[in-house]
Amino acid sequence: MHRNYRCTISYGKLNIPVYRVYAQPLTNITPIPESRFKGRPNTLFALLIDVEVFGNNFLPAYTEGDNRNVVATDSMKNFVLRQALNFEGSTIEALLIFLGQRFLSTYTQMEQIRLTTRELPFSPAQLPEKASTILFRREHGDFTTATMDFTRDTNQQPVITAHQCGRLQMELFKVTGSAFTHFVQDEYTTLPERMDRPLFIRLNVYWTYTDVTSLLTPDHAAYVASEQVRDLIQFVFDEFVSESIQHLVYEMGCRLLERFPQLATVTFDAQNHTRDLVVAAQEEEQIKVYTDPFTAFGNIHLTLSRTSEENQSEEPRL
Ligand SMILES: O=c1[nH]c(=O)c2[nH]c(=O)[nH]c2[nH]1
Repeated sequence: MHRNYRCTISYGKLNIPVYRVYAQPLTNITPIPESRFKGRPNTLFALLIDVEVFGNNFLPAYTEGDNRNVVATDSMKNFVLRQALNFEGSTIEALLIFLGQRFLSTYTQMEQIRLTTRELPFSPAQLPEKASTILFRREHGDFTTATMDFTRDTNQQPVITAHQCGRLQMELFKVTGSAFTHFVQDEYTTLPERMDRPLFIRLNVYWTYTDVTSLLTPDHAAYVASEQVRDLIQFVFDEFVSESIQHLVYEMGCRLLERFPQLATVTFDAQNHTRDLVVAAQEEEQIKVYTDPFTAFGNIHLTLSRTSEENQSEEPRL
């Protein structure tokens, strides 16, 4: 039987847990007024890594059951874990660049590789007199992420072809100072107009750099720490009285691009988790009780990109 289908393939390993201790501290970042963040010691550098490889060298494994070119995903996992010992950088993006480069120079079978990482956040345990330098508490709040794509240039050198950094799963509840009014009213409208609502959002924010070499240099002056992005977003949410989530994320996006000229784009995915009002105290109006809303969430998406013709960097050599 002649099977004439087009195949698009990739394979890899998901969620490789890496707990590297005593990585290089993150220092020398440029402080911003909206954040106290100045760096982190990286004593416990914990993350999950996804590896996805692309290339037609792996096609015979699918079409003919021929595994001669297949790098076992188990070996990929071992590669990541062993190489993590040799990592000398201090950011998750630097770790991806280090691993991407090593994967492509080790395995000629791999034409392209995509690496994604999600931080497993830990914070120093607070002791009465100081923060511990050896004991860390697992946190389950928002965290840093990054994705990078690598291929080889015509000289067979690894290059970055795409990147995206981010802060995921921020959950922010503002008790006053958010409105949603003057929306379309028709026979389907049951939502009351609210001049002041308790706005609870779940927010993922992503960004890209105009010149990805900002992520390659050991000097972190142009590096945007995800903690700074988180703090700037919180700063804007705290002070800005929004007319909607659309209005809010646009303001956040503009402030991020203004604060960080090295960024090319910022993208938001914001879910609306505003609670429903049950009862308000009669004597003191600001005292209220809310409960969970109907279990379907509004989703607001925004990507802001610079419009000026700034040089978009071409695939930099590693
Ligand atoms: O900020 C909001 N934007 C909307 O588009 C919307 N729709 C809705 O029901 N509530 C809200 N809130």
